[in-house]
Amino acid sequence: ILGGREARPHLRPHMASLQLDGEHICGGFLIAEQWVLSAAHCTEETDGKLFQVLLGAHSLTEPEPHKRLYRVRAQIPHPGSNVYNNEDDLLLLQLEEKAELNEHVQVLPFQREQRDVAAGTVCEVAGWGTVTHSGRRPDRLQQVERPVLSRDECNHRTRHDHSITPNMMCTDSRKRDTCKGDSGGPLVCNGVAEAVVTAGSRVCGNYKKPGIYTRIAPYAAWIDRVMGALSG
Ligand SMILES: NCc1cccc(NC(=O)c2cccc3[nH]c(C(N)=O)cc23)c1
Repeated sequence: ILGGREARPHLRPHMASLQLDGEHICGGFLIAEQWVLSAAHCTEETDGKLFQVLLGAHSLTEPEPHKRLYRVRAQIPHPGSNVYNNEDDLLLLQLEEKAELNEHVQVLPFQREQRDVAAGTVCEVAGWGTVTHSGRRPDRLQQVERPVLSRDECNHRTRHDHSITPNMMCTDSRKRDTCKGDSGGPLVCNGVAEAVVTAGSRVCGNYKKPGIYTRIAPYAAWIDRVMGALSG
């Protein structure tokens, strides 16, 4: 997160850190006791290895009550996700067991209504992604508020040049923005997860390249189908 600040500890008990060999790779969030939603692009450099999912954390390194690392039973990228664009950039992770819910570990409901978030709505995004252009990684969860940019604005040829589909949405990226390692985290508007951070053009903090997110409502049926098929 560029231009944000340290989050109030444990005010986002849905937040997950997707890790490989103890290293934070991507964000994610708990959508059910045994399921985390993240971004498919997060598996690009994992060489087929399964993530481990850290829940209940504020600091990535300090011991904290209720902080727990879960193994993953299955990782299901959306079938439409690919390495060439940001389409269908969602990843479902089934934990080896149900997460133990408490005041530091909670499920976050996601938007199921198909209506766009109004441009100008101020939403918030949190993550352990880089906090400087030189790539400094924070130990503690960061957050930032960002206004939603209309799809038309975002699709302007000097911005994302008509690559933003109805299944995506954008936020203003002037100075304050998501960055490397924030992918997979939720964009929360009025307490509901509306979308998932995608790396998009991989640029951070440049107002010409607004932050891009995968809207969740268009994928509610896929999410329910996968969770239902692999339950039990
Ligand atoms: N704001 C949009 C946004 C949201 C989430 C992730 C990112 N970016 C990256 O995942 C990324 C990946 C690889 C090299 C990179 N270098 C940089 C950089 N130096 O800015 C970013 C990256 C950008």
